[in-house]
Amino acid sequence: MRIEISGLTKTYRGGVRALDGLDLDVPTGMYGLLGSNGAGKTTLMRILAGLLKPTSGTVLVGGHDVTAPGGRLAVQRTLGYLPQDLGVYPDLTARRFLDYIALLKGLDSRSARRRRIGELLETVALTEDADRRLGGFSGGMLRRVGIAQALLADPRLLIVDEPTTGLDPEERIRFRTLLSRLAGDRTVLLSTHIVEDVAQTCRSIAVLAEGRAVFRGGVEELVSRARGQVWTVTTPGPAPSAGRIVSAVPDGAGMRYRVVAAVPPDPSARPAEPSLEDGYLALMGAGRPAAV
Ligand SMILES: Nc1ncnc2c1ncn2[C@@H]1O[C@H](COP(=O)(O)OP(=O)(O)OP(=O)(O)O)[C@@H](O)[C@H]1O
Repeated sequence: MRIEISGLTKTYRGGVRALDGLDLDVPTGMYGLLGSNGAGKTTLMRILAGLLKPTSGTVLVGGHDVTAPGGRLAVQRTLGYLPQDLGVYPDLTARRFLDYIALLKGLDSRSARRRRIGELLETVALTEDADRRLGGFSGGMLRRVGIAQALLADPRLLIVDEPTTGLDPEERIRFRTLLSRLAGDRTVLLSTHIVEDVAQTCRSIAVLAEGRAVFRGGVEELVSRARGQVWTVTTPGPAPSAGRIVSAVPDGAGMRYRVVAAVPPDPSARPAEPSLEDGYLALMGAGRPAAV
C-alpha cells in the first residue's frame, strides 16, 4: 500500500511548525523514517493514522485522502498503529486485552475474535504468556502486545512509532525481526531515532529534520554519503578536535576514535568503511541540510 504525501504542513497552536511542506512517497514493504527528537515524526504518524488534522497539504494512503472524512474512515480500516505510548490495563491478561481492543474495533463474532487473537499471539510469540497479567510484562513483551493489537484487523499498512526505545538488545533484535517479517506482504512504516534499527530492517528511508525531508532514498545511498569521510585515529593524546566523534574505545595506552570529517582529522588518521550511522552524521553534520 503506497503512501503519497505532498506539501504537508502542521503548525500547532502556539506556533510550532512540526511539519514544513513535507513531500514523501512510501512504497510497499518496510520503510524507515529517521530523525532526531522533535523532527516531526510523531506528528506525521498521527496525521497518517487520522488522529491529527494537518494545517495544509495532501496525504493519500492507498489512494484515499486521509484529510477527507470518507478517506479517513477508509484508511483507518486498513491501518494498524502502534503509538509511542500505548496505554494498557495492567490487570488484564494479554488475551483479555486483545479481546477488548478487538471488540472496540468492531470484531463482533466471539469465535472469530478467539481465532484471530490465537493467531496473533502466535505471530508475536506470546502464546505461553497469553493468560498472564500485562502488569507483569517486560517492555519488549508489551511492545509485542502492541503489535498484536495493531494487527487485529489484518491491516495493509502498519505504522510503528519508536518501538524499540528502552528495550534490551535481545528484545530489540526480536522486535525488529518481527517487523521485517510483517513487512513481507504489507507496508510497515518504522519511525525511530535509532539508526541501527533502520540499518537492520529497511532498504528505503527518509530522514526528517525540522519538519522537512532532508534525505529520501536507499540505505546504501545514505551510507555512501559518508564514503571518504570516516576515519579512525588511535592516540594517547587528546581527542581529535575536527569532525564528529562517533565512538571512542580504549586501545592500548590510548584511545581509538572513529570520526566523521570531510578531511583527515589528524595526520595519523586512517580511512574506514562507512556505516549508516556515519552516513546519517555526515548528512546532519553538513550545517542545516537542505530539504530534498
Ligand atoms: N501537541 C503539541 N503542541 C505543540 N507542539 C507540539 C505538539 N506535539 C509536538 N509538538 C512539537 O512539534 C515538534 C515535532 O514534534 P514530534 O513529536 O512530531 O517530533 P518527533 O520527531 O516525533 O520527536 P520525538 O522523537 O521526540 O518523539 C516538536 O517541536 C514538538 O515540541
